[in-house]
Amino acid sequence: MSLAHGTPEHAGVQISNVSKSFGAVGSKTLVLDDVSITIKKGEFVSVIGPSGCGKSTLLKMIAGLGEADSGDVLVDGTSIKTATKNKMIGLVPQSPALLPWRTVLDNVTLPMSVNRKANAGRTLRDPKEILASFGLGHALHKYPSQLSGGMQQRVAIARAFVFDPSVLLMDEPFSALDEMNRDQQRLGLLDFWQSNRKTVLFVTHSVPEAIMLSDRIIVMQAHPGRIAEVIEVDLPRPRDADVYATDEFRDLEGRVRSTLHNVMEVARV
Ligand SMILES: Nc1ncnc2c1ncn2[C@@H]1O[C@H](COP(=O)(O)OP(=O)(O)OP(=O)(O)O)[C@@H](O)[C@H]1O
Repeated sequence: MSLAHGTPEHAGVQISNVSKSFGAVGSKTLVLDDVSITIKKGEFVSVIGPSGCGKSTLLKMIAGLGEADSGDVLVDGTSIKTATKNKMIGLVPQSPALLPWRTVLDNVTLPMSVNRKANAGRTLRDPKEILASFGLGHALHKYPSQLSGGMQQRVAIARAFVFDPSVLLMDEPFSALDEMNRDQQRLGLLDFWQSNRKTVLFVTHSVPEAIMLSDRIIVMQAHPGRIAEVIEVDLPRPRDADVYATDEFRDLEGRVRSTLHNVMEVARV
């Protein structure tokens, strides 16, 4: 029996045969070539691949910030247009983009107050509660300049959660942080995600980060951007820092790195 869109059967993100080119007619560059992937509801999927393989382009398309030339993207069975209108998609960019003259709490409540009419009747999360679960309960009335880079990025993640989106898109949210801080932030995100199982698509350049966080890792290749391999991360959950030292983690790391190596080799030929 075929079920209508919007049923649990279609929950998550469905990317079907998406292609995208940039450039003027006659000198177009194919950036995404027939990309298809389904991310199940509550699944954490990372995308990794060489620079320019189209990771951000794919993410932006799901966020409604760019249109595919062909193919379909659906969120919980609805079009991206409807999904963005209904705030079903949360986006965490590379830089936190906080307003410096607003406190932490005001930065997080801003999206709720900007369009009260459109938000009427929508389930919103308690910003103070979310900030507290990201370890920022003591910083509600501080200004962004009084916070470390890692704390600022946590505010940006908390902000994405206030609308309780069904899908969270993260574009290298920890890339500007040093490795120790980065690890701390990723473990914090993992903790939060483990008790709030959202559908997540997470772009990263870090192999350990992708393994630690994900249920599956999509390895992409460039020119044009395609899915080279999808690697299942069958490490048990909940996960913590001890996972890094396990043989299973190291085996997966070897597998992802060798796939990336092959992808780079193909690009050089
Ligand atoms: N708006 C645009 N106009 C023209 N070309 C674009 C545009 N956006 C992206 N591109 C090109 O598309 C290709 C893929 O870019 P994209 O940012 O998606 O790659 P990426 O995999 O996220 O790269 P990185 O890892 O370096 O962030 C690149 O060659 C880029 O120059």
